[in-house]
Formats: sequence, structure tokens, C-alpha cells
Amino acid sequence: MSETFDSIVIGAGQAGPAMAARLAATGERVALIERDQMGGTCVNTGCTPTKTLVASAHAAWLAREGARYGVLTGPVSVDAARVRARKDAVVLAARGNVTRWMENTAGITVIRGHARFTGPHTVAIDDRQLTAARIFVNVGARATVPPVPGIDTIPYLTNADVMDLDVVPDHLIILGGSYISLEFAQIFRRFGAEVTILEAAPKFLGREDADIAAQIHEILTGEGIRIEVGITDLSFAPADHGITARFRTAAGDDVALTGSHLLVATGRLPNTDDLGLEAAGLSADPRGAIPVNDTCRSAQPHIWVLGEANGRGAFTHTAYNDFEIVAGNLLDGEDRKISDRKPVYALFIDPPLGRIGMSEAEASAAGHRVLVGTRAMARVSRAVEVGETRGMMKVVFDAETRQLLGAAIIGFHGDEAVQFLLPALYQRLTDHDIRSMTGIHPTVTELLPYAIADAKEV
Ligand SMILES: Cc1cc2nc3c(=O)[nH]c(=O)nc-3n(C[C@H](O)[C@H](O)[C@H](O)COP(=O)(O)OP(=O)(O)OC[C@H]3O[C@@H](n4cnc5c(N)ncnc54)[C@H](O)[C@@H]3O)c2cc1C
Ligand SMILES: NC(=O)c1ccc[n+]([C@@H]2O[C@H](COP(=O)([O-])OP(=O)(O)OC[C@H]3O[C@@H](n4cnc5c(N)ncnc54)[C@H](O)[C@@H]3O)[C@@H](O)[C@H]2O)c1
Repeated sequence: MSETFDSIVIGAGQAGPAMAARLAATGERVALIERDQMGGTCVNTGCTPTKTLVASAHAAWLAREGARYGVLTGPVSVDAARVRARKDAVVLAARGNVTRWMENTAGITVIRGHARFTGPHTVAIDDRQLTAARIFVNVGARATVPPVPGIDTIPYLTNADVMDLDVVPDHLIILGGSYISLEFAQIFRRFGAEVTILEAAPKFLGREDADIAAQIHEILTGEGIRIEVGITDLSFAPADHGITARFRTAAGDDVALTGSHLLVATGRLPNTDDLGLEAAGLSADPRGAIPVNDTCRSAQPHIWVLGEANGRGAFTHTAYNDFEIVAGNLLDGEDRKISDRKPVYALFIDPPLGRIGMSEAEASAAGHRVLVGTRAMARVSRAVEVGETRGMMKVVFDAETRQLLGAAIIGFHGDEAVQFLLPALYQRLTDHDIRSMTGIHPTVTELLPYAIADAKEV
């Protein structure tokens, strides 16, 4: 059976549904193909569920910390099944919204199944053949599992199946020490688990400046999380009640550590290996991404790749922005580019890290002479009043133009407050421009101009 559409969208992640809806609104007949759950990673096994778990973990933390605030609670325990039920309800609602949106939009045909190119303009789902003038690929990524000796002899979790856990692990070992690892590490530690992070890289959070990484390290170890950085000679073996990890520490000690559960959080790989790319006349780069130009167009001009599969962003907001770029250029006569997008993200530990633009290290490496201003959260009155004084804020300016290059806040409301500086980044405002603005008292944001006032050349 062969069916003809105006456009085919493969994958209902963060860009696909919005793309399908915009195309359908112009009167097109659009096929949207999804092999698993509508909403993709973010809704089902990524942002949404993790942030509900972060909220439950925060509730457990506050309940234990209650006495600091004069609030006396009894013994605090965590009912993992209820935590999961709350998470499932939020995820189901979000997934339901996307599903209803797509199924009830005139012009969109939702097709369930695995899509594979059979030619530059044709896609097969089982024995169904679809043809379209334009194809939009939004297939996302999945967890990678490194070939550590013994890993195939033990049970392990990834970010997807850890979502089904309804017990609190006695001892959770986490392989990898980046975003996914740190969020889950704190979640499960606050639920009552012993948590050990095993990271192969020699530096903890090497993408962040050393002072920011040190604050995060202190927050997590301060809550009792063990972090081993620079481990080598890792292997796994089954143990009576879980798994044993053997490794050599950075100090050269040989360690055998037994945990009840292992979570693998060592990065993600685009879902491009089973897409029949060669039939479309395309190929993936060594990291599995499909190369695109600055407007998300692949080497085949009628095939666009949006979201993680294009290797140009690994966040929900970058995937959605890809949709805005493609739709803006194709349907609204705009001239939008990926390279116009500033890097922004958060690490949702508590308190969170919010990051925009360049780090100090990135700015220096790019050849800027930099001015750096910092302020401890202990000198932010709102943080003191709330009793959450861990962390710091940091701003980075170009010493010659005095324009903002980047900022980081690890601390109370850091994910929100740092975005006060986004217009400054996009509009190339100077330290003087920003310092002329007065923020609301008492907020974290109001102190950013003071950190800026203290900025010095380093
Ligand atoms: C634990 C975790 C927490 C995260 N937290 C955050 C966060 O707080 N903030 C943030 O910005 N980002 C976060 N991310 C990253 C974010 O989830 C992803 O960057 C985002 O979902 C990528 O969107 P996407 O549209 O590229 O792909 P996805 O959301 O992965 O969607 C791709 C879809 O395509 C489908 N698909 C794949 N291949 C085929 C095929 N051949 N045929 C049909 N369908 C197919 C998949 O089933 C999937 O539904 C997190 C990720 C994880 C794992
Ligand atoms: N808050 C957020 O926005 C958020 C949260 C979670 C995930 N994400 C997205 O998910 C993506 C994947 O996150 P991630 O944390 O899995 O991957 P990552 O690529 O950020 O980090 C993987 C880590 O695992 C380590 N590692 C790799 N192989 C190892 C091994 N064999 N032994 C020990 N350590 C090893 C690496 O050195 C690295 O530190 C990120 O790029 C991010 O965009 C975003």
C-alpha cells in the first residue's frame, strides 16, 4: 500500500508535533509517525518525570530540614510507589495532551510504528509505504551503554527504566557524572539511598568552570553522595544482592563496591542507526547525528532534521527552537539560524545551576580578555532569608567591549534568575546598561547588577 502526503514527520518528540501542526494549518496533508510514546524523551523519560522526582526529593529534604525553620515533623520516610504514581500522573497528562493535539488536528494522520527510509522521498512503516515532497526527522536519542567488562552479566538501569522503579535502592551506583547522573544522584540520596557516582573523566563536570563545579561537588557531597572522579580499570560482576563494581581510584587504590542497583548515565546516541539513512542518500556522522546546515536542512534539501538527531543541541528548548527555525523560514518568510541561538541550560539539582552564554574558560579560550564578577549566595539576602545559602553567582564580560559573554548561578532560583541576563546576551548590553536596572527586593536577580559591579579582569 502506498500513500501520498505533502509532508512526513518522523518522531513525535519536542519538534515533530509542533512542525506537523504548523504544516497542517497551511492546509497540508501530514503524516506523523511515532514508534513509541507521544511526546518523546522529554515528556516520558526525561525532563518531565525527572522534575517531578526532583520535587518529591525536595519535599523529603525540606521535611528533614524542617527543624531549621522551626517546623517539627516526625520521622520522614519516602513511599517510592506514591512518588512514582505522582510522576506517572504528570507524565500521562502531558503525553495525553500531545496525543489529543495530534489526533484531533485536521490534516494530521498519526501512524504508530517504526519508520525507515526506503528512498529519498519514501518511508516505510511495516508494509505501509508513504511518499511526500518534504520529510522532517525528529527521532531524538537514546541512552548509550559503554562496553565496560562484565556489564552484560548484570542488571542495570538507564534513564528510561529507572522511571519504573518503585523501591528506593539501598545503594545506587551511577556510572557517569554529568547532568543525568547528578539529578538522579540527589533525587535518590534525598529518598534515602546510599549513592556513589563513578566518573571516568579526570575532572568533575569539566564543561563548567572549576569554581562552579566545586560548588556543585560540595552541595552533593555535603548531602552524603560519594563522587569518584578519574576512575580506571572498571569492571562489573553480579553480587548476592546486586552488583559489584571494581575500579581503581584517581589516587591509585583498588576498590570493590557493592550496590543494589546500577544506573548507566554515560551519554546519549541519536536514533539514526535504524532509520535507513542510506536509502535516503544520507549518512550519520561518527556521533550518530545527521549533519545539517544552519537552518536544519540535511544534505538532501527536502529533508530537515530537528532536535537531538542533528547533533546541534541536546535539550528540549533546542529541539523546539529547531522547529521555530524551520517553520519560520519555510512558512513565515523569516531568516532564522541555529547559530543565532545562545547556549542556555540548567542542571536541576537543588539548588539548581542556571547557565547562559559562555563560561569563563570558554570565553578565554575564544580569545576574549575577560572581566569576571562573583557573589556568594550567602551574600544574597533572599537566599539567607530562605535558608538556602549554598552556591554562587558568576558573570563574565568582555573587557574591551564590556558586553556580557555569559553567566552562571548555582544556587536558590539560579535556573530562573540567570535568565534575567538573556536579553543582555542577545542585545549585547554592557555592564553599565545592566547596572542601570533596578531589580525587585528581595530576589536573587536584584543582586546580579552588584556581582557585575564587582567584575574584575582575571
Ligand atoms: C533523564 C533526562 C532528563 C532531561 N532533562 C532535561 C531538562 O530538564 N531540560 C531539557 O531541556 N532537556 C532535558 N533532557 C533532554 C531532552 O529530553 C531531549 O533533549 C529532548 O527530548 C530531545 O527532543 P527530540 O525532539 O530531539 O527527541 P525525543 O524527545 O527523544 O523524541 C524523538 C521521538 O522519535 C521517536 N522515534 C525515534 N526513531 C523513530 C523511528 N524510526 N520511527 C518513528 N519514531 C521514532 C522516539 O520514539 C521519540 O518519541 C533530559 C533528558 C533525559 C534523558
Ligand atoms: N537538566 C537538563 O537539561 C538535562 C538533564 C539530563 C539530561 N540532559 C541531556 O541529556 C544528555 C545526556 O546526559 P548524560 O548525563 O547521560 O551524558 P553526558 O554526555 O552529559 O555525560 C556523560 C558522562 O559519562 C561519563 N562517562 C562516559 N563513559 C563512561 C564510563 N565508561 N565510565 C564512567 N564514566 C563515563 C563522561 O565522562 C561524562 O561525564 C545531555 O547532553 C543533556 O543535554 C539534560
